[in-house]
Amino acid sequence: MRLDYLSIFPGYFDVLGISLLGKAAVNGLVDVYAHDLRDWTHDRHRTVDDTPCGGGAGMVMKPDPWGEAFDEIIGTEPDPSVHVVFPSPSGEPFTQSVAHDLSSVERIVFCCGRYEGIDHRVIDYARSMWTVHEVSLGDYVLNGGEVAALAITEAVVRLVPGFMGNPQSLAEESFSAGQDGLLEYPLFTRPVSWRGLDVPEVLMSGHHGRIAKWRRDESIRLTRERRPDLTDSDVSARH
Ligand SMILES: Oc1ccccc1-c1ccno1
Repeated sequence: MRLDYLSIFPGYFDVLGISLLGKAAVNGLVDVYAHDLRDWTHDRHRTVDDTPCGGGAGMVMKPDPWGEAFDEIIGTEPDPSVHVVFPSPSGEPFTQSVAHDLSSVERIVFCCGRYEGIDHRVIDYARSMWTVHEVSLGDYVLNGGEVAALAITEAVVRLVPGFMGNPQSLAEESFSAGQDGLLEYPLFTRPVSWRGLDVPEVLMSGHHGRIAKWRRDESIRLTRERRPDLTDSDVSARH
């Protein structure tokens, strides 16, 4: 998997050389390339923004640098196998399902907007050429797309076959198919008693059936309490 990042702050992506993502890069599972959008400007100030047409506060990212960067980094021919991700507060929700879908693609290009956003024609052009995902991490506002791109990267790359040492652990995580899309149950380890707080007895019983039922019940309880939006009527009935 090749990952490209287009940003006016490419240094954000230096962190991808650390920990598990660094290991994936070393193992050849992912190749990471960060690009400075200003490298595709031609004026002395390396300008990437301008005032919004129609008025309004702030500045908008000009289309020209993006187009020239696309030409050089991706190419000038349409290729639906290239996935271009625009993190955006107005995007569709980024979910574990979207992460799973992206984990099987060969190439992802992250376009990190700043200021008030990117000229919409950049997104429209990208849609005419590649497979585009405008995605939001949640209902809040960041200063730019870089942090969102890092979060999406981690969610996607950890699902790439061969990345996680123990793929079984993926099956038991929140939102995973193995969990029926429910939240993960509470986790415990030794010591059995800690500051007057004990591990639930059932987890020390060695009775696998009871342990499995306790974990399922806890997942259902937590999901109903914290994320009723994840428990549709069918899921509730099944639970
Ligand atoms: O708030 C943003 C600004 C730029 C790019 C992305 C975001 C965002 C907010 C939530 N998810 O993505």
